[in-house]
Amino acid sequence: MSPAHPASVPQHRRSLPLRVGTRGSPLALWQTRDFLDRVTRFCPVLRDAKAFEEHAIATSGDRIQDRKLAEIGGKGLFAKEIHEALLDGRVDFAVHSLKDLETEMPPGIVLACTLKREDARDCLLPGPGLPPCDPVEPFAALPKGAVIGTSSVRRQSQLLHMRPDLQVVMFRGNVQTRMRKLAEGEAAATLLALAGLRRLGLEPAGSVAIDPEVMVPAAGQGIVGVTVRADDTELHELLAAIEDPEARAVSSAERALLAALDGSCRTPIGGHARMLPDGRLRLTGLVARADGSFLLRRTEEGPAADAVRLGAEMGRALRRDGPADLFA
Ligand SMILES: NCc1[nH]cc(CCC(=O)O)c1CC(=O)O
Repeated sequence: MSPAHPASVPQHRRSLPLRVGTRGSPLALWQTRDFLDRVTRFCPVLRDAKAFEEHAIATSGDRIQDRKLAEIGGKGLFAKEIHEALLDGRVDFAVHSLKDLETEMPPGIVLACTLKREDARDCLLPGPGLPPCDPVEPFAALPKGAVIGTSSVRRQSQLLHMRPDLQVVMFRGNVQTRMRKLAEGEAAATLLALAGLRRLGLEPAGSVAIDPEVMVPAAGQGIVGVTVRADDTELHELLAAIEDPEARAVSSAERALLAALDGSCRTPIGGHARMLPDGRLRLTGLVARADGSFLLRRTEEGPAADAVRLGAEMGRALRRDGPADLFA
């Protein structure tokens, strides 16, 4: 695609470097560099090594390691301090894993751009004591009663629904920390987003991607989103130009679903959309009880232009058909 209006990003209109906010984890830094690569490919005037400055920002989600995210307030925790830096003018834009970004941006901040999706699937990683996973029956190799490490209520509920005999223990920390815990035998296996593993070059032998119909991924999983101040039209335009329209469409449906359901951040919620060859969207939504005793899944199709309506309607339908206490 040729640049829409490369002339709209002149170096002389604002002072360089542009400061980009990010979490400090290896995955967040990888995603930030990948994003900056895309920007400079689009806008060669920014190819100068000093055009950008990375600001790694520690978030509450990074600091609090001993409790489930759902208990300490959920999503916004990985973004709060980064939003503050953006609003204070300490950074000019910020790079997020979309699945960690709340569905409603704080006043003054907009999600200006969604980048091409990496694989959205969850991945099952067997620990050193287990044989490689079977791609067709990924969970078959887990012995009865095996301990699985995850802190995601979404992964936990779907796993326990299929295999009520399994036990779940909390696994938090960044991708490397969780893989170390697995190597040290804290659990027989763990579940991680394939996108993070791929980006870090850590896809281990014996691990297997799980079909999104078997384990519905989180809304936005595998997509990177970039935020800017709402009044920064110059950066807003630059970022709109490198947006991936398919990532925008699928994530709009998934995030509208999540927004319509977000009664409690402790509720396990899955949302996954894909673009069909005819350009329509196919959206799967899921709500469940954390212990796996209840699980409700729906799939609908609709025009990509109606992504938000498709997601919002499915969210309302899941809320209507699920037990009332799930959304209390
Ligand atoms: N909540 C942590 C988090 N946020 C984004 C990713 C992976 C990358 C992505 O989904 O885009 C991960 C790790 C994981 O869930 O395994």
